[in-house]
Amino acid sequence: MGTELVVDVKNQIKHALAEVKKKRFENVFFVACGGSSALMYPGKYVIDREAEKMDAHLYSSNEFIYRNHSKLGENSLVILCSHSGKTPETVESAKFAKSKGALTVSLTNEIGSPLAQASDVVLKYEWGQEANAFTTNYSVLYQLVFGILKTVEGNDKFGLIEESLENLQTVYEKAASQSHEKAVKFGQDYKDEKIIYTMASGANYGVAYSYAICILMEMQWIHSHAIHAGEYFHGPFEIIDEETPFIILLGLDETRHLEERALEFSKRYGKKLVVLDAKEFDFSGIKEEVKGYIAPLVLNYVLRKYADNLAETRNHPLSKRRYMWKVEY
Ligand SMILES: O=P(O)(O)OC[C@H]1O[C@](O)(CO)[C@@H](O)[C@@H]1O
Repeated sequence: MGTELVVDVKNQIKHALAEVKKKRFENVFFVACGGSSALMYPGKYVIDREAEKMDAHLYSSNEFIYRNHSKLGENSLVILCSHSGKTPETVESAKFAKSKGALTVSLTNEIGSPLAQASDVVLKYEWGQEANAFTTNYSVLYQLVFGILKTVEGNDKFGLIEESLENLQTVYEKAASQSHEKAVKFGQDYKDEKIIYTMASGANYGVAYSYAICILMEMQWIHSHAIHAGEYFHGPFEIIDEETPFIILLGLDETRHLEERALEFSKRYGKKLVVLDAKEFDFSGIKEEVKGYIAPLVLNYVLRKYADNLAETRNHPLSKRRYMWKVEY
């Protein structure tokens, strides 16, 4: 890698896995809110596909506490994420999980934050344009998840994912430059839309989810809803027409057929379709066995460029809020 790595991810993961090795885990809970929650979706997908014994569960932080899952206990590993490390319900979730005897491992950008203090193990990730993909949130989460699979069950894909993640920055840069014109056009063509839906399935669903709730609703105040491609034919497809915009993601995982089927139907009745297909990107350096898991990361990276352009043409910065962090909630 060309860039110097600020965060020593490999050492952090080594330390986390040493803690994991001390106990016998039967289940993994992914717990977070908003964008940090969306990040966890592909992590659960990986465990669902790869684990022979461990179960994976994913909850929004407050629900995690109030639902009080009957399987949460001494044999649980709870992975939390909060970018700021301050989201109160996520901090409370860490304390709650600990009180149940679970091991808590938190991902955050803020090492001294309340979440970091409340957790058994803390993994700091890098953020922003300058950060190398290997040190960012998705990469750290995947190294942790594949590391847990290796440590607990002897799964052999840890080396493959690590090597692939080391090559991810180049994949990102090529995909972003290849998509540059499309991203600019998206900003121009969709700047006046009042609603934009997003759709995906499998490992990619979390990307559609965060785009709907964080990028479009939170950061652009555009109505949106994330539709699971498998659910499309069970209600949402009634809404498609020539005027209604849909962002449709196609990944490389086992559920791609669902996304393709939804796209085919949408093409028959819709006109405003923004399609991002991971097959069109150059995945050189990514191991064949993990391409399906890496696709959402690349789609997410490219979609962020689409968001930058939309924010610019709408003259509505992605940082603009009216309620979040401003009023009580
Ligand atoms: O717990 P975190 O990751 O700091 O999240 C705080 C906020 O950031 C977002 O993920 C994106 O702004 C929101 O959805 C969330 O409320």
